[in-house]
Amino acid sequence: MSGQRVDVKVVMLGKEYVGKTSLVERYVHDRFLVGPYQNTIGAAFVAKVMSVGDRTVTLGIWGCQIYLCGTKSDLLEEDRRRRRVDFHDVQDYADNIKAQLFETSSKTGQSVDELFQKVAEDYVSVAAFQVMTEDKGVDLGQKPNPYFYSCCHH
Ligand SMILES: Nc1nc2c(ncn2[C@@H]2O[C@H](COP(=O)(O)OP(=O)(O)OP(=O)(O)O)[C@@H](O)[C@H]2O)c(=O)[nH]1
Repeated sequence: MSGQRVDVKVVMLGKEYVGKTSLVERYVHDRFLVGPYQNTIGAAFVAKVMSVGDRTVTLGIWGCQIYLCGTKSDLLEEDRRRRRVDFHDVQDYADNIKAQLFETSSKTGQSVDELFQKVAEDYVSVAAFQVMTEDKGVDLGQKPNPYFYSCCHH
């Protein structure tokens, strides 16, 4: 694989306002945008049209490593009671779905590099990225994919 150009698609999934855009901004531009919150319209992922029985299904496609990411961890430094999701519950859930768990702050940069570094490392360590093909078919019973939650109350 060395020397070969590699393209990886990462899909940011999560409820609105949890901080997906900010996480990308922090990682890509090393900045935290202040100002009024603006909802991101649309999503970036690849869609595939396939057949299930006599139905045509359009399926969003992403690689299937799961990274569970709690956001806004800086708010916990101010007040531990702002934690909305119990860490042990999240850890159990992560273990259950075989996801890797990170708690990040786009404000301070905490664990942001580590998250994306791990994504890249995992990719490199896997011989071939799992890409769905028509030949292979798709397991529609698969677990959900990369997931973001906000660990804090506002
Ligand atoms: N304190 C704190 N606030 C954050 C952090 N990350 C994001 N925010 C704030 O949370 C709000 C939502 O952040 P966005 O990054 O726009 O959230 P999003 O998940 O992309 O939202 P949608 O576009 O609706 O999907 C903004 O007001 C951010 O300033 C963080 O790490 N710490």
